[in-house]
Order: sequence, then structure tokens, then C-alpha cells
Amino acid sequence: MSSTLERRVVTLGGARVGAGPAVVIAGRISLRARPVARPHDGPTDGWPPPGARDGLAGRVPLVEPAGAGDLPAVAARADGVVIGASWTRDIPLVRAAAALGLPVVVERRPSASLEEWLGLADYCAMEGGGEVILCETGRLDLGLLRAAREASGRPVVADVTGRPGLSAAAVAAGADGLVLGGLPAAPGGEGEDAYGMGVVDPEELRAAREAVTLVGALLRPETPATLPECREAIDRVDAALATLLERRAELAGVVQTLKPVGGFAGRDMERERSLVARMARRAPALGEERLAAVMNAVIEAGLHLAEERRRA
Ligand SMILES: C=C(O[C@@H]1C=C(C(=O)O)C=C[C@H]1O)C(=O)O
Repeated sequence: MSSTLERRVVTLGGARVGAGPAVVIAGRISLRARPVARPHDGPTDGWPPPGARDGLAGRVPLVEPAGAGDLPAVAARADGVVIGASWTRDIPLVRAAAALGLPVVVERRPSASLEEWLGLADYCAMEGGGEVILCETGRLDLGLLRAAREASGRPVVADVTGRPGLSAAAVAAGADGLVLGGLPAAPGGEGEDAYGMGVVDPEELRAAREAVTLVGALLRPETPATLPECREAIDRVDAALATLLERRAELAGVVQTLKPVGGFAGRDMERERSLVARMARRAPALGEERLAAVMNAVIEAGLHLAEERRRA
């Protein structure tokens, strides 16, 4: 984040994008890939009807219109309108979409420069209510994503549909959110793709949530101001800690098999002291003494686990 630029926060369907934790935006559809209307759907504007069997309560986080005719339905049913990467130069439609007053998600045209992308975002902010999110999509230029976030002060998200392996990298690069294509899945159930639009992929959703939790805990600065926010931030840190503790226990177990004398008998207090001293450099507020108590418990838990496994 630039120190001179005020960071703008956009509220999208109740989620604050741009400050605090990175968010997962699970649902983006394009009306350019309009599904086939089916007779029992009744009059259709190309949308799944509200309360359809896929559990969709009639709303989708992000919708890309195909034309101006879609805009009333987008206004009624979407949390945010998408300026799609393929038509960022259709200025009349860009303008009409921005004028809806919904948050506007401006995708980057493939090969568009930073200047062109940010210029379009400024244009949308002027034409609309000012709530603009930048979205990097396609092959994901994460360097550009980061530069856009710094240069504009606007929230920047990455569409990781079909690229779950880039979720962690996108959050590490500074993405304020991860977008997943498809209809939102039914709460608690696997989504039913009744309309040929595709449903958010559960594996992609899992990868995105892991990324915002684990990478967010490690790399994203946060200053929570309320008790729930603070607890959520702590929960993310604990998730990262648990992941690391499990990993550490596995490694400590391997060490026991490689040392001449393993287990509690082979305990090396000098090595324990030196690892605590190194950790204290990263955790100066906690300091050596408090860390030593924590690490003693961690090391003993690992030794107990290794012993249990050896006996089994
Ligand atoms: C893992 C080792 O064995 C023991 C456990 C340690 C740990 O969990 O970090 C450190 C030193 C030893 O007392 C080791 O020797 O490195």
C-alpha cells in the first residue's frame, strides 16, 4: 500500500473489499454466455429464476452484462456489475453499466497497459457512484495487479477461475479478493448447474479460502477495529499456526529417525536454545523467555507424537 494514497474500500454484497482480510467472491457469471431458456422457467431475462432449485436466492455477486438490455436485471440481481475484459472499449455500454450505481468491477483487457486499465477505472468512478474494483483476469499478471493496487489506491481482485493454484500467489501479490466464476453454490450443498452457466467449483472455492486464510495471516497487514473482526483475524493466524505446527511435528518426527539417539533421550538442549534465540529475532515483543516456554511445549508435543508412532 502506498503511504501517500488513501486506500479506498468498496462494499460488495456486505463484504468490505480493499481493507482488512482478503475476501472470496464466490460467483461471477456472464450473460454473454446466456443459458438456454427452458419452457418451465417462464418469462426469462436469461437468469435463473429466484429461489431456483440450485439454492440461488436470486442474487449473484458479480454479473457481466451482454448488452444494455441486461442492465435492469443486473441492477436487481447482482451485487456488482462487471466490465468484461472483452468489451472494455465499448464505451456506451461501459458508461451505462457504471451508471447503474452498483459497485463496478473493471477487468483488464488482455494486453491493456496499467494506464489504460486505471484510466477506465477512473472513468467508471466518475460515471457511477465511485465504487470501483479492479480485476485482473486471464493469465493473471500479478506484478501488474500489485502495481495497480499501489498506483490507484483502489481495491484489486484476481479472477482465479480455472487457476486455483494461483490463489495463494494472488493474495501474496496483494489481491484484496479472489473471484470465482459460476453461479454461487447452494448453501451447504453442491450447486446444481440447472442453467448451463456452471457453478462455482468446490475445489477452487476451497483453494481460494485457504489462500485468503493462510497467506492472509502471514502477509496481509490488518488493523481490526471491532471484536468480531479481531477474532476473525486471530482465527486466521491460528489456522496458519496449526498448519505450521502440524508440518513441524512431521519434520521433528523425521529428525528423530535420523539422529543416532532419537526421542526424549536424544534431546539437544543447545539446539533448542539456539532455535528459540533465532525465533526471538522475528518475535522481539514476545522475546526469548516467553518463546522458550511456547517452544518447549511444541517440541515436547512433537517428541510425544514421534514416540507414539514408533510404538504403534
Ligand atoms: C528435532 C530435534 O530433536 C529434538 C527436538 C527439537 C525440535 O522439535 O525442534 C529440537 C531439538 C531436539 O531436542 C533436533 O535435534 O533437531
